[in-house]
Amino acid sequence: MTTLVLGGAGYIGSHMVDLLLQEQRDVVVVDNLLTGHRKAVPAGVPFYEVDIRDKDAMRQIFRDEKIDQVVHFAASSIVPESMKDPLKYFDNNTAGMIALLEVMLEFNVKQIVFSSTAATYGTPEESPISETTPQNPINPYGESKLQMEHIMKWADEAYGLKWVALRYFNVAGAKADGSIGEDHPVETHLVPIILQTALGEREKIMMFGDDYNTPDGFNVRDYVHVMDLVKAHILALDYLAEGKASNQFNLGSANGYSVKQMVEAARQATGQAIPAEIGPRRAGDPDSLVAASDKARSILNWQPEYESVEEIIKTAWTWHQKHPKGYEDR
Ligand SMILES: NC(=O)c1ccc[n+]([C@@H]2O[C@H](COP(=O)([O-])OP(=O)(O)OC[C@H]3O[C@@H](n4cnc5c(N)ncnc54)[C@H](O)[C@@H]3O)[C@@H](O)[C@H]2O)c1
Ligand SMILES: O=c1ccn([C@@H]2O[C@H](COP(=O)(O)OP(=O)(O)O[C@H]3O[C@H](CO)[C@H](O)[C@H](O)[C@H]3O)[C@@H](O)[C@H]2O)c(=O)[nH]1
Repeated sequence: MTTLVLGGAGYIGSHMVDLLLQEQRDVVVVDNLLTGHRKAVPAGVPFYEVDIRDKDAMRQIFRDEKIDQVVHFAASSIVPESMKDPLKYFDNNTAGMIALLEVMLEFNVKQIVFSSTAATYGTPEESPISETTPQNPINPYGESKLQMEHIMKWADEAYGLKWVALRYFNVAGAKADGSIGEDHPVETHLVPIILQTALGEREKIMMFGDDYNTPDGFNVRDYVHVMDLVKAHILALDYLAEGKASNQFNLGSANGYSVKQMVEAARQATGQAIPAEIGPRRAGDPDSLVAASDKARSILNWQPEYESVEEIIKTAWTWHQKHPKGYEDR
């Protein structure tokens, strides 16, 4: 079985490639390096610097590499950017999915595991959020990911494409040895920003809003370790290989932590002071996003190993200490 990893040079994709290699599976990576890093993919892995919307280049890869299954991480994923430039998101994400499925179907490749997001739920009507909670995105990023889920659904009805959509909550942490980790060219995520502050790369962390409808007034999120997350992708690939029906699963820990609790956890995990200030709310942040992920546990038999945010933060800290300026390729 050969797995094609789209976006394999990115944060989550590079951890997926690492785990596939540990499992001695054949891997091929496509990434246009928009936000990814060539150095995040080991030298021996077939790597194509290609945009997934370039159908001719993608056809050539399917022809040469005999792909069996696809894991699709290649997307734009910055919420505030999507508010300013929605068409970029409908082009890269939604149109990217259409181009990809056209090529996959031409080559009779009919199994795909897809990176969806808690952002498809918008401001959820219930907590914890289950897979049947209504999806009402409140930004173009979440909207594009919901469209991508719908496109796969109709492609299953019409052409028998089998898909698993994994709806991630907040992904954090790094491979335990700190050899790969999170390095987005424009960093917006809480954990790397806190740790860059711990390292002195940033002066302080601004906590966006203390007047939310949560126990301490700060936003609550559900943090999942990147290695646990990619394990669920392996289980989803095997689920599809067994010929099972298309499905969707939330991936989170079922535990919510506020921004303030995360800063405190990082102070414990790093032993650093980490200056923090309270700032205004950031547009588009729901009060609280916490996953019910029992479905992934029962159907995929997913068993996350990292149980506390301190442990998650410690692995990210190892990466940031070893690579204070990330991959240093920009
Ligand atoms: N990080 C999170 O907390 C989180 C949460 C929910 C969902 N996701 C989703 O997971 C996926 C991976 O996220 P990440 O944090 O690793 O992001 P990332 O930006 O590090 O990775 C995305 C990778 O895809 C590549 N890419 C983008 N558009 C492409 C295209 N058209 N053709 C080829 N390559 C392309 C980028 O260069 C990058 O290497 C994304 O689809 C994102 O929407 C992430
Ligand atoms: O400098 C910062 C950065 C973030 N935050 C806060 O920290 C929390 C987490 O913010 P992130 O930007 O790390 O993550 P989001 O919850 O906004 O979004 C992430 O998780 C979502 C699902 O929950 C989507 O999938 C999205 O793609 C992914 O970036 C939010 O309350 C945010 O306001 C701060 O207070 N200060």
